[in-house]
Amino acid sequence: MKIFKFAKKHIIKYKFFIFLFLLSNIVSWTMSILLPYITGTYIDLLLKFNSMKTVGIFSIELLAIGIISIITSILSNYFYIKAQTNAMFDLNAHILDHVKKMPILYFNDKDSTYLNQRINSDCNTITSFVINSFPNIIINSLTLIVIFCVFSKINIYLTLLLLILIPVYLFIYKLFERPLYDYGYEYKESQSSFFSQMDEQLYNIDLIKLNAAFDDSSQQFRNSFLEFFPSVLKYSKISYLFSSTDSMMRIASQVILFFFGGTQIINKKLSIGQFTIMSSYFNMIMNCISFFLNFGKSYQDALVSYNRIIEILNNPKEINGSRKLESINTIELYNVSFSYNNSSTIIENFSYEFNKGKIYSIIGKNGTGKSTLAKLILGILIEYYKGKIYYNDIEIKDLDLYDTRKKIIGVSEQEPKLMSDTILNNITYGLNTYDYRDIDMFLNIFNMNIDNFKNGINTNIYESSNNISGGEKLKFSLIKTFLKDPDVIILDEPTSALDTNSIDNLINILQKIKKDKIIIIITHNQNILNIADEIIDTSYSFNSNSPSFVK
Ligand SMILES: Nc1ncnc2c1ncn2[C@@H]1O[C@H](COP(=O)(O)OP(=O)(O)OP(=O)(O)O)[C@@H](O)[C@H]1O
Repeated sequence: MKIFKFAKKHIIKYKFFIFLFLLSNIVSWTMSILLPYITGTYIDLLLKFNSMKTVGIFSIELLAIGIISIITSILSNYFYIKAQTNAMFDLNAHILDHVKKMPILYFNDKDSTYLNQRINSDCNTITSFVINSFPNIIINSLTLIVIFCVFSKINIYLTLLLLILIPVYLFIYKLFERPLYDYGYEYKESQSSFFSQMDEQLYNIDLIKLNAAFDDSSQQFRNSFLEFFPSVLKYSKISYLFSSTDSMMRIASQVILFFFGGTQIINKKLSIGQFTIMSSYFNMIMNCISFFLNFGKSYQDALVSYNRIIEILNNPKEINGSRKLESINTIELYNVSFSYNNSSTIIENFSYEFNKGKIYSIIGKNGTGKSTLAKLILGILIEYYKGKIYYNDIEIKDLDLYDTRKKIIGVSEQEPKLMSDTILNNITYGLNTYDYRDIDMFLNIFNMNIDNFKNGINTNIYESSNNISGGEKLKFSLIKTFLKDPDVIILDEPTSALDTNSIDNLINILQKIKKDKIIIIITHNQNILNIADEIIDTSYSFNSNSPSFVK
């Protein structure tokens, strides 16, 4: 089965806990299978001998069975949680590792909450299905075999009657198989979208408050619920119909058992004790058959999740070569053309060379491709451009760009993002080593009094938090870039939220370090433009054959 094969790698690591889970289930199962037999025998012996000794022995047996059952079910639960939670995390991490390396434009029309919810819920369904299936199939099959053996010893006609139920149940399952899958898929998809809408309600709290858009936001939430609700109804209806059919089958079978069983007792072919044993075992058999029927439903559920995961994993990872670089002296773009998703061309036949020791400024009207140029240089859009991009005469498609970006390129984005972590961990994010003295130095250079934060540098901050200003966010991003001390520095609008004194300090740093670096700055700030060695104007350079630099 493909689901088992797929999940095996992540689940097998926890085989010890799965084995203990199975073992405790088998012990608990043995107790439950013994109980009806002991009860039936007790009734017959009591009717026959009427002795207190029998009462004492059976009471002790019952107590022992009860205690063992409770202990094993606690243990079974504990081992299950250990195995399932770990396996689920493992699978989740594996999928996320893949997703993080998929080409950037995949995320254009994907909402991160939707994706996360989808991956998380599918990993949960798959791992619990696989881990539960294994012991459950064993135990329910054993139950069927053991009980059929006991039944055939007691009364062969009732046994045959029960055997007829199996094909009837199979027929019912076949009838529901397709709708369960289809409605299950639809339900999971709309659930993921609904949660993404729900997340937006508080994620954009600033936007809602500033525009007093409470009604609009509530209406949006209501609309998304109205889209989600029909799929909940459809899926619940089919699930309910499925389980109702199961209940009807149970009642019909019970009536048959009572009718024939009663007749057999009247005809003295069955004792009351034997009938009690058969009746309890009969319930267990119905539970088993119902398990196999529901196993079909769980399988369809797991299949939906499996297919949704495979759909994600079928997206190939982005290109990342193997050659490693120790330093970057030149970056060359040769005849580079680029457009987003085949829409209008943003960059056409653009050639340019960036050299160590110089500061380059990129200017141009909004939307003319300044940030896009930076992303092309960084290799973020590696799948999509035409032409060639070289670092030190090596085409970037041959380079291990993850390694290169990690070690020798530093970027400060136009709208820097924060990790939900401390200030310290945010400004050292992705760095292998750093010196506390450098952190202090840069905090001073950018006039940041870290003591203003509740817990200083260990204060927790996060993307939507209100305890940090736009300028502070930008400064953390700049400090992170300078701490790395990379060969290539790319700053996208670094002055947009900085005070004049901080801009002057930034200019001083840039001039001080430029000798050993390629510095590319997207900006319209005149003071920065004054220190630039070359200026690229994207309003002219990208869509015509006019000279590509101004200064
Ligand atoms: N991920 C994307 N998918 C599709 N189109 C995009 C994407 N990112 C940017 N664009 C479009 O590409 C064009 C260039 O965008 P880019 O961000 O490079 O411009 P910019 O010059 O940096 O703009 P600004 O001065 O406003 O920051 C814009 O029209 C923008 O809408």
